[in-house]
Amino acid sequence: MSQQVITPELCEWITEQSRVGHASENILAAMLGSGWDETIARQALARTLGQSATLTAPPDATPGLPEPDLSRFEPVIDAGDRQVKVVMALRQPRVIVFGDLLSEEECDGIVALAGRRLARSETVATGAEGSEVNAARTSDGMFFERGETELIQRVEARIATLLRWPLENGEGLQVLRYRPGAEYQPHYDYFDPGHVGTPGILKRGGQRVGTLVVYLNTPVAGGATIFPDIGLDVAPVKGNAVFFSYDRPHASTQTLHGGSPVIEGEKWVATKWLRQGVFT
Ligand SMILES: O=C(O)CCC(=O)C(=O)O
Ligand SMILES: [Fe+2]
Repeated sequence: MSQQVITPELCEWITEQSRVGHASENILAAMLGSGWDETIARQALARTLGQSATLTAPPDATPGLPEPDLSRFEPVIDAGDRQVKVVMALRQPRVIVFGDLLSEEECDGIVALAGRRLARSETVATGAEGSEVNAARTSDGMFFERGETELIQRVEARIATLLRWPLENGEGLQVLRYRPGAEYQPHYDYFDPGHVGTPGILKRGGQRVGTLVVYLNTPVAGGATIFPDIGLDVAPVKGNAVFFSYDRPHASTQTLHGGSPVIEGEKWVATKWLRQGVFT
């Protein structure tokens, strides 16, 4: 059999499939279906979409992506123990703003629990395994264990029902507090396939595929969650949340986002990151 060649035309076709929203696994399946050798197909995907596209999902990966049921686009979604409002939904990239996901009391309860445990936020270090203080992120933060208290359990179960994604695939809730001037510069939430620490991180449930940022208070001014690639600013409003998903750890997902500087007052958020498989 003659050696298959990765032509510029093939790369263009892959780019186009990705641009119109096909997940890399589906593009791979189409290539295999039309006779491409799997190794060559994966190489072509990696070359075109980045290393990321070739990372294999963990064996326990949940198929698809977290996604609420918007099939009838009802103004409220039944999230088990609470009716959650749908404020707006963008299809590409997938970004949904929810209203009233948490009650005022639930927000205050999480802030009170977290406030005691705040330490300067750490983010994934660049170039080495472990964490380090990151200058791009001037907030303070802490992580809850999954199911740590009755309140945390209730909120996690609600999120799992709303986004139709297993509770076990969620990381522990992270709480951030931003004071005036604090921000979280634009970043992606998936783990960069190029970092040396990433393979180790991926052992605990695979890649992140979705993010839900819940606003625990309403800052006086500033602090919007921004999506620079698509020009979207989401107002932080107590009890509301912004959700976005990404099917591959690549910039083509257009999920670049950040927390713009708080101008007045404080901003508190709780972030739930969703993994492909069970987060251990
Ligand atoms: O504070 C925000 O609005 C964004 C938070 C965020 O990007 C994150 O927690 O990953
Ligand atoms: Fe983020």
